[in-house]
Amino acid sequence: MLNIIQAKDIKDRKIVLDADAVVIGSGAGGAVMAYKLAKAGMSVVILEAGPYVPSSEFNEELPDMMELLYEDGGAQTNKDGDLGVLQGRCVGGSTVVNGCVTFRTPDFVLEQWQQEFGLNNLTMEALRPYYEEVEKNLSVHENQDYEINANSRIQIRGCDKLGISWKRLHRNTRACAMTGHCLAGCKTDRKQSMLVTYIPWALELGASLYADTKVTKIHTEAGVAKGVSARTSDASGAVVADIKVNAAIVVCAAGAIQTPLLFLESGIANSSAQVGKNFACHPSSAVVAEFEEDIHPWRGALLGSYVDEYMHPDKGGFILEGGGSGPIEMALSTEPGTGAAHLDFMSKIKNYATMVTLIHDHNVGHIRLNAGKKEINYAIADIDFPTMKKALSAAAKIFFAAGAKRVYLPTVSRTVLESESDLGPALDKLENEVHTLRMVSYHPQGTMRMGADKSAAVVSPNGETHDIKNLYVADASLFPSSIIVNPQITVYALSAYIADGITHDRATTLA
Ligand SMILES: Cc1cc2nc3c(=O)[nH]c(=O)nc-3n(C[C@H](O)[C@H](O)[C@H](O)COP(=O)(O)OP(=O)(O)OC[C@H]3O[C@@H](n4cnc5c(N)ncnc54)[C@H](O)[C@@H]3O)c2cc1C
Repeated sequence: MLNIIQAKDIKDRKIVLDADAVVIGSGAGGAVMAYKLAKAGMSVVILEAGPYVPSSEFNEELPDMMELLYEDGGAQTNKDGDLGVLQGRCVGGSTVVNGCVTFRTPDFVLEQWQQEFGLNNLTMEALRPYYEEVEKNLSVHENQDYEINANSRIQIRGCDKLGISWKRLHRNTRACAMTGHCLAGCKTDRKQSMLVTYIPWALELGASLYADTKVTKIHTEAGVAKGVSARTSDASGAVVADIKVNAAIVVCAAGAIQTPLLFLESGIANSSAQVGKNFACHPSSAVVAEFEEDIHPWRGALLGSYVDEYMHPDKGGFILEGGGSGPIEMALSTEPGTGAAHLDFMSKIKNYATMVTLIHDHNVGHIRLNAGKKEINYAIADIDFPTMKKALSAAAKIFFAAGAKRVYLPTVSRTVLESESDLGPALDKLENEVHTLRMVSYHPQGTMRMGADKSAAVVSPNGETHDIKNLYVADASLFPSSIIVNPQITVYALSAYIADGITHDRATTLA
C-alpha cells in the first residue's frame, strides 16, 4: 500500500496546507509533473478526486471496475447520449484503465501546432528527450511476437492480402501477463501506469497525495495563482474535510473535461473565451467480424497491431487498431439483436475479431457548465463523417480479405454485411445524424488550447495560462488539435517539458 491520505484517514474537518506547488489530478499529466517538481526539491501536494485503489483490489470484471475506477462509473456521455466518454477517476487517472498503447506525437501534428498555433518550441527535436525519458521510465517497447494475439493476427492477415501497411503497436508494459484485462486495471502491476510508477516515485521524493479530494476552486490574487480549495468526501459522498492549499505554483492536470470545468467554476483565465472550447476526442467505433476459426479475441495482449496506411490526413486521417475485446464490449459495440438473434450472436463470440477505428477529428466540441452541471457537447462534424465511413470501410475490407464470413458495422440499428458487395450500399445509407453510430471516446482532449496568441488560446507555449501567472495546465486539454494517435505519451512528454520550465524558472529566481 502506498502512503496516500484517504477520506478514511482524515480526522480534522478543516485542513490548511502550505507547499511550493499543488498539482490537481494524479493521472498522466499530474503524476509526471508531481514527480519532476519533487525531484527538483519542491514541496508538492497532489489532490486527486478519485479513490486510491491498489491493484490487488482489481477483480478483472469490467463492469465492477468501471463503477470503481471510471468517471461517472463509466457512464459519462456527450449531451446527445450517442458517445461514451471514458476517463479514469482514481489515483493514477486514466493511465490505470488505459490500453497501454503508446505513440509519439506524429511529426505532421507538431508541424501543424507550430504553423497554426505558434508552438515553435514544440519541435520533435525539443520533445525527443522527453519522449525518451518517459518511454524508458515506463518500459515502452514494440510488441513482441507473443504480444500479437489471434485478433491482431487476423488484421495482419487481411492487410497482407490487400498490400496495406500495418505496424506492431508499442506498449508500456513489463512482462505483460496477457490477460487482456487492461481496461479493468492491471491486477499484476505489469501495466506501467502512474499508479505503479510516477506516483510512488513522487511520494518517495516527499510529495503528499490526498485521494477522494476534489478541487473546487483555484485561488488567484492580482493575476497571480495563490492556491486551491478542495473537498474530501467518503465513498457515500459525505464531506469529510475542507482542504485549502496555499502554493506559489498551481498545476491543473484534471483531464480535458474537468480542467475547463474547474476554470469555469473558478471564473479565471478566460480572456480568450476559449476555456472549454475546441474539444476533440478521436471518436472510436469497433467493427466486428465473424470467422470460421476460433479467435477468442479477449485472450492475449489487448492491442497488438495497427493499420498505419491511412494515418496521414492526406491519406485518410484514421488508424485501425487490432484491439481484442470481451463479450460485453462486443455486444455493446454492435447491435447484437434480441431474443434468438442475441443468443445466436453471443454463441459465436469466440469466432469474432474486432478492429477499433480512431479518426483525426476536428475540434468542434465544447464543455460547459449548465446550471452548475457538466455538459459535453460533441457531434461528429460533417467534414469528419466521411472519414468515419472510410475507416469502417477499410476495416470491413481487411476483414473480408482475411476470410470473414460476415461483418457487423457499429451502427445503432443492426447492419450485417454478408459479403463485401453489401458494404457500399450499407455505407451509402449512413447519414451524419445523432444515434447513427455506436461510438466511444477514450481520448478527450483540447479544451484548454495551447498557443502563442493570447486572444485565441488559454495556455501559453510554456504551459502557463496567458492570464494568470504561476497557474499551469499539464494534461490532454492542452492539445490545440487532435493528434490522431493514442495520447498518453504526448501528455507525459508535455507535462515533463512544462515541469522543466517551472523548475528552471524557479532556480533562476532563487539564484
Ligand atoms: C479506457 C481507456 C483506454 C485508453 N487507452 C489508451 C491507450 O491505450 N493509449 C493511450 O495513449 N491513451 C489511452 N487512453 C487515454 C489516456 O489514458 C489519457 O489520454 C491520459 O491519461 C490523459 O491524461 P490526463 O492527465 O489529461 O488525464 P487523466 O489521466 O484522466 O487524469 C486526470 C485525473 O484528474 C482527476 N481529477 C479530475 N477532476 C479533479 C478535481 N477537480 N480535483 C482533483 N482531481 C481531479 C481525475 O480523477 C483523474 O484521476 C485511454 C483512456 C481510457 C479511459
